[in-house]
Amino acid sequence: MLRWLTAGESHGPALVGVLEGLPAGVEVRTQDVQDALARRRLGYGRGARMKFEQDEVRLLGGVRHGLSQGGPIAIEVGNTEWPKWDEVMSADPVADASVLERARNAPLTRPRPGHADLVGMRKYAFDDARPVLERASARETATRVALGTVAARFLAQAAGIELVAHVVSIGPVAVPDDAELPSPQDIAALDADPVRCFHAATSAAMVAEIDECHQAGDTLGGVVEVLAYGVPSGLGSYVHADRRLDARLAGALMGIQAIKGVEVGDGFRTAARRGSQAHDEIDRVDGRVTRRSNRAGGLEGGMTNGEILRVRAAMKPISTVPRALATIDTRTGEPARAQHQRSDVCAVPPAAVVAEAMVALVLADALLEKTGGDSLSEVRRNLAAYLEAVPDLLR
Ligand SMILES: Cc1cc2nc3c(=O)[nH]c(=O)nc-3n(C[C@H](O)[C@H](O)[C@H](O)COP(=O)(O)O)c2cc1C
Ligand SMILES: C=C(O[C@@H]1CC(C(=O)O)=C[C@@H](OP(=O)(O)O)[C@H]1O)C(=O)O
Repeated sequence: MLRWLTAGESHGPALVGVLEGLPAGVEVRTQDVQDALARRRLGYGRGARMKFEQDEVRLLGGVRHGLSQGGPIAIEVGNTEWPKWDEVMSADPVADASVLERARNAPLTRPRPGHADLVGMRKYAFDDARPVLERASARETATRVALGTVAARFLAQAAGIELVAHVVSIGPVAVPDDAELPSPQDIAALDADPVRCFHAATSAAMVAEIDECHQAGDTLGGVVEVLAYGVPSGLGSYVHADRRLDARLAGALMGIQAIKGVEVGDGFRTAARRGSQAHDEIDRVDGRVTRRSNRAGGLEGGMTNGEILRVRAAMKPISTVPRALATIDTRTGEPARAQHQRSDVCAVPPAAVVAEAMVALVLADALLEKTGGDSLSEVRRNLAAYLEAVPDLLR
């Protein structure tokens, strides 16, 4: 079983992630994590913070000389913004109480509709939204991407599984349904695209939409898609609800800040079709079982079926709207405009990178569940033995 946890606040000194259950012998380098975090920082429409903050990565435990050791892997992602926030976010009480009078420390009492502020204050008994937004913030997804990178390294080395994440819509601008899917060879092109979109004309229209929205003082959401190539058939199970891989992927994707919908394969579009147009007919070509389409997105009965795994996640527009929305001031109960200092206009491209990390973590867990194994070589042996035992007529 693969387990993970993250800790840390958006403006604290660092975020920390721990991944437990990874076999020994997986090649992982600090640079792998650094590269993945650099990809998470890309994306047209992000706010000022992404321009000046660096992600400082340290592998604190579980990796020696570039190889996982079988123990928990701990990764620190330092917030380089921290020096500006050391008083506001000090773990210990600040000696000089007058610093709390300064502007940056002022209590946040105008909760943003759509963010966690109001309910978080109510639930945790705060009279200031600061502690709520510090932990609710998607800054935390930097640690998920760090842990997901390790999971992805494992998937590639154990089973040759490769993941690709791209943006399929921003606001009303969407990639055509019949557009070509990006493959692992296209990752550099996706990284180079301002909105991580594989369809050039749509990408340009997305950038224009972000510009227009920015000028209007507004924000945007969109839809991302994660593809997994080379996934062996038989991960997950139909035997119980919580073992269904589609349910586990949906839960993991919904756990990302601002994700409000998940689609497996053609998902909601399938609901509008007749059965004859909704499923993937089975054939036998050159002695191998094949499919005539992949509408199911590589998942049937809660299990991978050997086709490309394809899942989508819908992100709502950023809730810190520059043309601030109506709220109340929680000190007085009087009408007010929601707090706004700075924010992303659109964070759909980084959300794709985060979604990829979440899929990597779920798939790594499912692969280990199928194969067991304490070392990479044992996982490979067990996987090969399972695949070898599949009868010829089912292959
Ligand atoms: C990569 C990423 C960046 C985000 N950036 C912002 C932001 O700059 N401002 C903001 O208000 N929300 C941002 N969000 C969304 C909030 O974190 C999220 O809406 C909030 O935590 C409330 O959770 P909910 O939307 O899931 O209900 C971002 C989300 C992601 C995934
Ligand atoms: C810092 C990141 O995203 C942040 C996510 C976020 C939110 O409310 O979720 C709000 C913004 O934070 P700030 O108000 O400090 O600028 C984003 O910049 C990041 O992704 O690394």
